[in-house]
Amino acid sequence: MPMLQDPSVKYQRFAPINLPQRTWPSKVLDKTPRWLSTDLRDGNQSLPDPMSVEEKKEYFHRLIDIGFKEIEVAFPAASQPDFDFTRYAIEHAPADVSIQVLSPCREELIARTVESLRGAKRATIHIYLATSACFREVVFGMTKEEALAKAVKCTELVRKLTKDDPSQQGTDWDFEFSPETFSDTDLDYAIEVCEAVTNAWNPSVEKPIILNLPATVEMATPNVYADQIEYFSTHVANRDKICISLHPHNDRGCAVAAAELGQMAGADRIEGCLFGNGERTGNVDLVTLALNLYTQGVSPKLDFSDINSVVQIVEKCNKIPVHQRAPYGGSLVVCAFSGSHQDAIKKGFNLYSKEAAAGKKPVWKLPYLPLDPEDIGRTYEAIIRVNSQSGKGGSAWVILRNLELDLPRGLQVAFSKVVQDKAEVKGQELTNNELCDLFKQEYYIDYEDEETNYPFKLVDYSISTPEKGLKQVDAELEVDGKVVKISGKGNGQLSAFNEAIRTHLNSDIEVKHYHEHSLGLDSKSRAATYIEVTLNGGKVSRWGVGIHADVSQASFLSLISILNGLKGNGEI
Ligand SMILES: CC(=O)SCCNC(=O)CCNC(=O)[C@H](O)C(C)(C)COP(=O)(O)OP(=O)(O)OC[C@H]1O[C@@H](n2cnc3c(N)ncnc32)[C@H](O)[C@@H]1OP(=O)(O)O
Ligand SMILES: CC(C)C(=O)C(=O)O
Repeated sequence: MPMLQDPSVKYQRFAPINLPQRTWPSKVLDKTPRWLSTDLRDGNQSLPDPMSVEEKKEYFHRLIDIGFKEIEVAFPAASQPDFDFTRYAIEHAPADVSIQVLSPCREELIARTVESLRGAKRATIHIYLATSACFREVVFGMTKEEALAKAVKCTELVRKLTKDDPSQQGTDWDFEFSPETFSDTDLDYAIEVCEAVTNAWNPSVEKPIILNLPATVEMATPNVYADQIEYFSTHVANRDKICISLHPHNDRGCAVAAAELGQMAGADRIEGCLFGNGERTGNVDLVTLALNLYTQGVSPKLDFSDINSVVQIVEKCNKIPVHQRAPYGGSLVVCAFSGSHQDAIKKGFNLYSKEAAAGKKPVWKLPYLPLDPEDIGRTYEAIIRVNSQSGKGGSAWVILRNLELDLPRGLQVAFSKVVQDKAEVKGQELTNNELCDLFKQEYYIDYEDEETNYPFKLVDYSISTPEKGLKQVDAELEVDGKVVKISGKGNGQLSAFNEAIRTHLNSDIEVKHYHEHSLGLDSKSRAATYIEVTLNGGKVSRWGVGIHADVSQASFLSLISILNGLKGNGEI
């Protein structure tokens, strides 16, 4: 069947909310909401292969380590393993963590659900009942009045079995009610049901009822959800005795936006899952919400400082990979392959590190990186990766991070051509090791003083001063296995050595640029030198690199590096 030419014959636009005095658009997110993780309930119920008890335990402890204080652990009436896991959770939860469980509005299931929590220090019973016309009519065949009466009856039952039961006084009880598919429910009716449920529970300012307003199915743009939340929050009675919770699903891909705008519209609490697992397109992603807050300077009070290990546990237990582009946690989200991005990031890092080294506390303002990857335990090494879309800055970054060589701009340009050719031939990303090996090969570097078979080798040399202002270098080179003696004079050591080579090769080789810096800070530090020469009447230009504990020797080695390159290309 083709898609419809006119989809309006089948699909209706969601009716907007009439809220001309809305205030949420001018609010900002400046406080941390109460978080509820429903990974082990809504997340788990949506998995093709639900978590084993062992996996649930591992996940549960990780949620506690991250800092969740409210965790929905199961639907205990659904199965014996869910019941048993609830028992495990209440036995192992720290005193400040509330264990939440879910039950439908069915009396026999509520009784079993309450039973699963017996002896808990802190517990939240969560019941739900569909209030939207579609669900009431299609799923339950209930009128508005019948649904309201059922919600009240079940709330009264929960109350009788929990906070009103003398044998249950050892538990600090909370109660949550969800008018299911709130996002598609007539707002005044949702308020009517929630007010009746609130009266049945009888909350206080100190111990508010949790009214959860789920976008069970995301029906419209996030501003519409925000209007619904503001309308509810400003029209419901006893607002000070109510904690408004949001439970956004991601059917239209806007759950994060809906949760954020919903908080601006008055919500106090957010329910969701790590990396957005959950029914269909998932629940709202709590990692994104938390780190979005963090990058606005507000502590989320959830700790993702080792995000890679969180990804690992989520992937292992859900048996679903976290997408490579998932905000914050995806393996590619702090990587740049393209040249202009790499260049900007490299410049940003340089400036940031300079300011930090100068003792300033710089504000994080890096091109393309909204969050310092180090804050979530991601290494800088992974940020810049090189393929055929990359430019000089990317390769230079990799060489700097891995070999500590801070290449001068001209050498960056020269090496990036070599990298480009290699990347095009490979047709894939070059790994850091491949890139470093390519650099060492291209510039014939004895990086670790390894035994090498390069055609030119510096065997020995001596430097003398035959007269004031003049240097003489006498050197022994090994050229294709044979030792040759060369000698030259100049106004410096490098020009003397260059003169010796010019004479030996009968070449017009001329040093154009020279750069040096030290490698390492301790007594074993070495010098890195970079030389650009021209030859053949200035028509050919080449870069060479030399590394040695002695800076003069390092500079001679950069010339030797150039000779090896010329020889390798058959140019001498
Ligand atoms: C939006 C959400 O995520 S809600 C949570 C959903 N999670 C789950 O369903 C996971 C656990 N569920 C289960 O194990 C089972 O569905 C059980 C134990 C709850 C019920 O199983 P069964 O009795 O076999 O019912 P079944 O699953 O086929 O159908 C659901 C029944 O509950 C009713 N129901 C659905 N939601 C609710 C509710 N909130 N309150 C009361 N009854 C409800 C349906 O109308 C249907 O009733 P019917 O059989 O009279 O038509
Ligand atoms: C039980 C409720 C909160 C739910 O999971 C939903 O509406 O999606």
